[in-house]
Amino acid sequence: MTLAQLGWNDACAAAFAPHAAAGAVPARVTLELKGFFEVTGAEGARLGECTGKFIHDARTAADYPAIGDWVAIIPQSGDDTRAGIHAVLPRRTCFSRKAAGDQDHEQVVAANIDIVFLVSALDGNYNLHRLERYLAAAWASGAEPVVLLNKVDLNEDTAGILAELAAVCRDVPIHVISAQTRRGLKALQPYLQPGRTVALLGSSGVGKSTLINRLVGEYLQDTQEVRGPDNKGRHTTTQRELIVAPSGVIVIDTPGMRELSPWDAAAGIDAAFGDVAAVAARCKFRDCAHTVEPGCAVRAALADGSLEPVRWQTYLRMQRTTAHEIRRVNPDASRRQKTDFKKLTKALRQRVREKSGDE
Ligand SMILES: Nc1nc2c(ncn2[C@@H]2O[C@H](COP(=O)(O)OP(=O)(O)OP(=O)(O)O)[C@@H](O)[C@H]2O)c(=O)[nH]1
Ligand SMILES: [Zn+2]
Repeated sequence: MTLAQLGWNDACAAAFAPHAAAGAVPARVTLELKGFFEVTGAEGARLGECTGKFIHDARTAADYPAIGDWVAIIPQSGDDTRAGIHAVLPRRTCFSRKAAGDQDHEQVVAANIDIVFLVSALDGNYNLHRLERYLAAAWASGAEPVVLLNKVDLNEDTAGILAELAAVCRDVPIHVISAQTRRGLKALQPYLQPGRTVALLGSSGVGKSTLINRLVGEYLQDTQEVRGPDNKGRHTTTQRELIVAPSGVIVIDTPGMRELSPWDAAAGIDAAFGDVAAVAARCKFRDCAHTVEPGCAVRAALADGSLEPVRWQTYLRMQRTTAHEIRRVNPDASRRQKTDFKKLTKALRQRVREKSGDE
C-alpha cells in the first residue's frame, strides 16, 4: 500500500518534513485499541506505541493519536512488527467528544475525515433536530457534510422532508437513497475518490453498515458477517476501522464514530455557530431573550441583514433540542460492547503479523 492510497498528500508531506529530518517515517492510524495502535505506512502495518517522551509531553487526551491520524513513527530495531509513535501531525479535520468548555476532556474520535455522510432513514426514524445536531458536529469537525436519506424503498413520500431540510442544510448536498436496493448510490460516486477519507454518522439502524458494504464492495469479505442472537447480520467494527476500498476511497468505521451521539455535538455547536454566539454576546443585557430588550444586538443584526434569520432560528432550535436531548439516557452507550482487552490485543498482533507476512 502506498502512502497516497492511505490519503497522504502535499500538505501531509510539508507537515512531516521536520520529522523526516529526525529519521521518522509517516504512517496512518488504521486501528486503535486502548493505547495501542495499528499504524500503516508504505512498509505495511505495525503495532505502534507512543514513546515515553510522547507521553511525557502530551498535555491532554486530545494530544494522543486517534483513528485516521497521521503519525511519525520510528520502526523498532530488531522487531519488524513494532514501532514507536513520536508525533501526531496536525489534524486537518477532527471529530471529538467533550464536556462543554472542558478542553482537557476532549477525546478525539477520528481525524482527517474529508467527507461525512449524515445518514437518516426515511422509515419513521427521520428526525430533523437530530440531523441538525449531526450537522453541527460535522461543521465543527471541518469535514464536508453530505446528507443521506436512506430506505427510500420504504417511504417514497420525500417532498415534505426535502423542503424542510433545504432550510437547515443550506449548501449541504442531500441525496435520497436505498442502500438495500442500491437506488441513488451512483450519485455518491463523486465523493468516493481515491485517497479521500469518508465516514458515516447516524443513529443505530439507519443503514450505515449496509451502506459501507456497498461503498467498499467485495473488500468486506474480510469483515465478518456474524449472526447475533436476534439473527441480524452485523459486521464487527472492532477489527477494521480504516478501510481502503478497491475504488480507492478510504472509509473510517470506528466504534467511536458509531457511539458519537447527536448530543456529543453540543460542544460543537458553539464552534459551528461562533458568529451567532458572538453577535448574541454583544447584547446589552447578559440574560437578553432577544425579544423586546433594549440594546439587543441580535435583533439589530437581523434587522440590518448581517445575521440571516434561518441561521438564527437554527441556532436557537439546536440549543433547545440539545438541552432537551442531553437529559435523555444515551441509548447507544448501553449497547457499547465490553472490550475484551487481552483478546483484542492478541488479535491485533496476529493481524499485524499476518499483514507483514503478506508484504
Ligand atoms: N428497506 C431497507 N432496509 C435497509 C436499507 N438499508 C439498511 N436496511 C436495513 O436496516 C437494518 C439496519 O441496517 P444497518 O446497516 O445494520 O444499520 P446501522 O446504521 O449500521 O446500525 P448500527 O450498526 O446499529 O449502527 C438492517 O436490517 C438493514 O438490512 C434500505 O435502504 N432499505
Ligand atoms: Zn439580545
